[in-house]
Amino acid sequence: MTMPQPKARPDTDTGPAAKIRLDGVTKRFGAKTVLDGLSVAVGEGQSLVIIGGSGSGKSVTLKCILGLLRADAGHIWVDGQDVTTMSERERKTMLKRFGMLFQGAALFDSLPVWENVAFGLIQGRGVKRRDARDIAIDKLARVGLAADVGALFPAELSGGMQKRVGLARAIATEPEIIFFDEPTTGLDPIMADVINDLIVECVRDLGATTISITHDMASARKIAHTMAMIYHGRIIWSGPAAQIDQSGNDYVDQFIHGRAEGPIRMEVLKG
Ligand SMILES: Nc1ncnc2c1ncn2[C@@H]1O[C@H](COP(=O)(O)OP(=O)(O)OP(=O)(O)O)[C@@H](O)[C@H]1O
Repeated sequence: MTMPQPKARPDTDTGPAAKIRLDGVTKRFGAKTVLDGLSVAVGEGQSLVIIGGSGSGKSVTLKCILGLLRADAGHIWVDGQDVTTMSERERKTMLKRFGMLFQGAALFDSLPVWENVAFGLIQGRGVKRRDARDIAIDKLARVGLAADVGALFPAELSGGMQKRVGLARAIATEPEIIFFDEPTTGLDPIMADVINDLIVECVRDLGATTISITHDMASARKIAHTMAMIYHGRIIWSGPAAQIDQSGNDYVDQFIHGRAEGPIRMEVLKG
């Protein structure tokens, strides 16, 4: 199969296969600059984890890529197509290639589990309900849930099961790109590790490109090929996940070890 050639390709430092690239992205809310010339890239089939403190702009970064927020400056390339200049119609088409696992799973309470999983297939792809149901049951099995779970409602599930359902939904349309927003928040460490393993397996099976945001370093270490740390609206370190312990950056060191003492504390006290 020949891959479609991107319309335009900015210079890259991670090679020509960058699937998503942010270049000097700035986002302000009133007088507050949240993203301040942020640049980062993720290669095709790679998993990027963005780490950073609360309020550092991780969610805003994802929302800018999805076009839910409009960047004030800079460019965001998805397969060489610039999201910042896309029409609404082009953006909607682009989003069909994305899957998302939201914080807290964000399931529709009024729909049975199978319909939650099948939602994007029925609404987005026009798949017939019966076929969509079969696919949903298949995806539930992929994340270790039996077919009869499909008939239950989200409120009847534990937090860990809800995350599995959220993951089944994220992979249901077999997307090229998946975003994981705090995938392990609220889970006990063992269930978190089960979810991390499932994420790694499902993403590998699909060959998807992923961006995840998390505070959970155990999760980041498990799912990332590359990591990037955001601080004051910029990426202050990025590199292979295996090298994060040798970043040589005091801010990164403090964050990954969760130390109260260090340069970040000084900023917190000042703020
Ligand atoms: N729509 C908005 N309007 C105004 N300010 C916003 C908006 N969205 C985000 N912000 C601000 O931008 C900053 C970054 O928020 P963001 O949600 O990206 O942080 P985060 O790194 O994801 O934090 P956390 O880890 O706590 O979820 C915060 O100060 C937040 O208040």
